Amino acid sequence: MTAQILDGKATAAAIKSELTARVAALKEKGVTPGLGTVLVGDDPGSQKYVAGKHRDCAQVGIASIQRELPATATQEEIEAVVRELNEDPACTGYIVQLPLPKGIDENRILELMDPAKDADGLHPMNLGRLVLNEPAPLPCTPNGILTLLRRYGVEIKGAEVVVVGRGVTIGRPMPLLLTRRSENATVTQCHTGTRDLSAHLKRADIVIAAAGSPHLIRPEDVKPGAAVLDVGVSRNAEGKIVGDVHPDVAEVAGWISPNPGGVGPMTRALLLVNVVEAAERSVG
Ligand SMILES: Nc1nc(=O)c2c([nH]1)NC[C@@H]1CN(c3ccc(C(=O)N[C@@H](CCC(=O)O)C(=O)O)cc3)C=[N+]21
Repeated sequence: MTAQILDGKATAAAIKSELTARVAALKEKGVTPGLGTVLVGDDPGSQKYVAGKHRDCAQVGIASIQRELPATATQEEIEAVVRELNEDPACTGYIVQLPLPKGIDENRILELMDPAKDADGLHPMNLGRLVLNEPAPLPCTPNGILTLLRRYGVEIKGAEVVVVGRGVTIGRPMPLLLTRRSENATVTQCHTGTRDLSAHLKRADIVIAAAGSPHLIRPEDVKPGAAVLDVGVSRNAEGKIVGDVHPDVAEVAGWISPNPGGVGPMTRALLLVNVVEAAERSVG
C-alpha cells in the first residue's frame, strides 16, 4: 500500500480559481484587492517565495505592491515602509517576509502593522483573537494544512494529532486551529525538548512536521494509515528542498503531502484568501 498524495499544488489551483470570481465581484463594486510585500535583504529563498506570491496575485486579479529594502536597512527604515503601507488605500493587505535580518526587532515591526491589513494572521492582535475564539485572519500555513486535510476527507474530529515544532508561523498557531470546537482534534505539541518523540508519533492519526529537521519523521515511527504533512523546508548541498519526512513514510502512511508541491502552495493560496476576505469586509 502506498499513501494517497495530498496534492497542494492542485488544491491551491482550485482555490485560486474560486478566488478569481470573488475578485471580479469586488472589482464590480469598485474595490481592487492589493497585496503588499515587504522584503528585506537578498536571501534567494525569500526572493523566490515573494515572487511566487506576486505570480499568484496576477493569476487571480489581485494588484501587487512590492517593497524591497537592502539587508543593511535599519529598524526605522523598515518601520517607515510599514507605516506607508498602513496608509496606502491601494494596499488592502500585506505581509512582512520573515525572517528579518539579525538586529531587527521583528515583533515590533509586526505590532506596527494595521491588524486589519494583516494578510499573514501573525499580528499580535489577530493571534490574540484566535486564542479568544474571535474572528480574525488565520495564519496561512496552519489554515492551508487544515484546508488540505478537509478537501481530501481526512477525519479531523476526534483525531490524535501530533504537531512537531513550536515556531510562530506554524507550530504555535496550528494547535489553536485544531482544538477549536469546529475541528475538535486532540493535539500533542512536540519540540526539541520532547523526551520520546517516537512514542508520540506512533499514536498519531495526523502528523504535522514543522521542525525544519531533514527526514526527522521515519517510517517505523508512523502509524499505518496516518496522514503525514511535511512542512519542513531545509536545503541540501545542491539547494534542493529536503523535508522533515523521510520518503519511505509513503509506504506506511494513508496520506502524505509532498514537499515541494504540498503545504507551500497552500500557504500562498490561503494568503490570497485572507487578502480577498479583508477586501470583502471593507465593502460590507
Ligand atoms: N511573513 C511571512 N509569511 C510567510 O508565509 C512566510 C514567511 N514570512 N517567511 C518564509 C516562509 C516560507 N513560506 C513559503 C511559502 C510558499 C512556499 C512554496 O510555495 N514552496 C513551493 C516550492 C518553492 C521552491 O521550489 O522553492 C512548494 O512547496 O511547492 C514555500 C515557503 C512562507 N513563509
